[in-house]
Amino acid sequence: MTSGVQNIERLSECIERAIQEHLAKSNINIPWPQLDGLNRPVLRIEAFLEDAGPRRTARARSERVASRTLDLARMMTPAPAPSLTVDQHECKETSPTEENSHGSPYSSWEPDPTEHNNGWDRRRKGTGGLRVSHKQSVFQEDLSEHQRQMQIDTRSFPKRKKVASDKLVFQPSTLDKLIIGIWEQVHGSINLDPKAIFEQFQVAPSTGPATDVIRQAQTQEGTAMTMLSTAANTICDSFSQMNVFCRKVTQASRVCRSIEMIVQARWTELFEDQVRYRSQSKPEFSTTKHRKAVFMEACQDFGWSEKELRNKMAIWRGYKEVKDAAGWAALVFAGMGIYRFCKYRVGFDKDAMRRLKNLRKRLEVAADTLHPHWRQLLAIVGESQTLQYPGHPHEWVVFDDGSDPLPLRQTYMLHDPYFAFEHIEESVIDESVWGCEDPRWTPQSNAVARTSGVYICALCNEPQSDDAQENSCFCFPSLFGCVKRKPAPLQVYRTAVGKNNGLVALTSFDRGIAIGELVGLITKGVRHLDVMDSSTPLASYQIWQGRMGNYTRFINHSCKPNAQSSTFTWLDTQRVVLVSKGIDAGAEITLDYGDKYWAGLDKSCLCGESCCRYRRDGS
Ligand SMILES: C[S@@+](CC[C@H](N)C(=O)[O-])C[C@H]1O[C@@H](n2cnc3c(N)ncnc32)[C@H](O)[C@@H]1O
Repeated sequence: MTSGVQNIERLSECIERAIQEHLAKSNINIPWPQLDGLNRPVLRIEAFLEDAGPRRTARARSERVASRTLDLARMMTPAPAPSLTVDQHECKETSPTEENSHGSPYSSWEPDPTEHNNGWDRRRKGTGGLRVSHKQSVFQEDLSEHQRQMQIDTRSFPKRKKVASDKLVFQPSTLDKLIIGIWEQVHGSINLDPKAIFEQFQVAPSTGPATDVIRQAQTQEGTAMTMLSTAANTICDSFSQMNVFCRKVTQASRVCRSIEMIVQARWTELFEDQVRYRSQSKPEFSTTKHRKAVFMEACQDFGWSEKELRNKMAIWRGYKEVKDAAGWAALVFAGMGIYRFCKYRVGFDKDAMRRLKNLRKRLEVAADTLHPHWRQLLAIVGESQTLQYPGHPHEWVVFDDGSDPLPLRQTYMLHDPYFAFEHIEESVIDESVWGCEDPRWTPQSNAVARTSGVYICALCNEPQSDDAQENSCFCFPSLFGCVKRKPAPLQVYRTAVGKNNGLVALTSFDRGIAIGELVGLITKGVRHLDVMDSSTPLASYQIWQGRMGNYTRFINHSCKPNAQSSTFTWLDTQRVVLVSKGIDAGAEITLDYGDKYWAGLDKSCLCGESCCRYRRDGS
């Protein structure tokens, strides 16, 4: 079967060569009136294997087995100057420096975008002749032609296993663990919509005042226990049902934990208010005395010993201090780390509080955009439920120093008053270039897989599928093969050194882990704009993220990057993924754009690395 596939490949190459040779030999005016309407003509050749048997009308079109695109624009003879013969013209074309001397940065046969269609039409209409371009073999590569075109790293993926380092490795502090735990929770799939949770448990939705919500929350554990025991008897035969049930219970108890912490932090505030109130109304007694009286009253109400309440209060006071610094979101999304941090108070100092304070707005951006219902829980403690940062998580640019986040658009207004950016999950094919084709299509080399309709991963040799039950390829499980991509734990932030925005990692990314897929407009021929070049054996294409894309659009260059771009084929479609080379929480995520990006570019690299290759004099 492999030889069958190779034969088809050879056949399509043969067809391509034959057409190219024919055009080259004839060098004639091909009377194709259709060319007149095209700005950038391409000749697409496709091969289908079809049954030409007797039942022709009922026949369905078979699968495409090969696809080739010949760029006619590149093969077109430019309009000759009146005094030149065809031969002389060819000589002139081979001198790009002469072209440049006219001040145009564009090659002779590619349209100058500033001329729009007119300039192009003039050139094309002037000849009508087609010939094979010998550009690649005759021209010296002009690097400035590639400026701002990022290249995919051709080295293999960073290996997953971390090489043992002889460097001194600092263990994360309790505060680090707390902060990372919060970021993990915010970016996890936890559902903090109390209404949805309560409805799932058939408890009346929370429409009443805060006390109702507390009552509902308190009944959750009881309800969950009853349901759990029933479930154990009745639905154990169904693993998936049990999964669903277990998820509901976990989410409900997670909501209860969040409620518990915010109520305890608020109780601490009310306790202090009560002491103050009594001191003011009966100033003849000392504050210590009043505090003792309030404390004893609470012991009685809780039914706890003094020691018990004192221990609990110490932790609850910690919750309140974390809340005062990092806001309610920190409490709602805190994992178990917060208990440890508040109980042992290791590193619980002014510096820790300053760090938490700087995180406050950033946490709110993440919580508001990823869990728009989270603020409903705050009704319990009488806080506002109004979202401060609605919309997409990357619609907000956050600041390291805790300043107010800015809407993304606002950060570009100075340079581009028409700035617009659409956040997309999957790439969009530029139909004006590719029609209904996807240039990322990469046919399987494995003939058996190809005929049986199975997609085999070229890396791990396992079957790929979007159906979790069928998929066995776990090369990049956070991106491909899962039911839904989770939000990546990173934020768009304002860099300190003049690179405008950048991407900051909120948690660590181990070496070999995918950070994201570069998605954008799949196009071709973009020049002098930031673009990622890529190609399959069948086509070259570009990913342009200027107007649409995802967070990978904000990744800056570094001469010592901590991420790398690599191609990966998923379901016969090539993807460009950003793979970690080992990234610490809090670090800027960077990529090496490559020499071609910087070639001829009047820009200085601001990566600040001692090994920087593109720093210009004076910077
Ligand atoms: C793909 S964008 C990255 C996001 C960009 N910083 C922004 O705010 O939109 C690439 C642009 O970022 C800037 N940039 C990225 N890395 C840089 C570096 N090391 N030095 C200087 N500018 C850089 C350049 O302006 C470049 O054109």
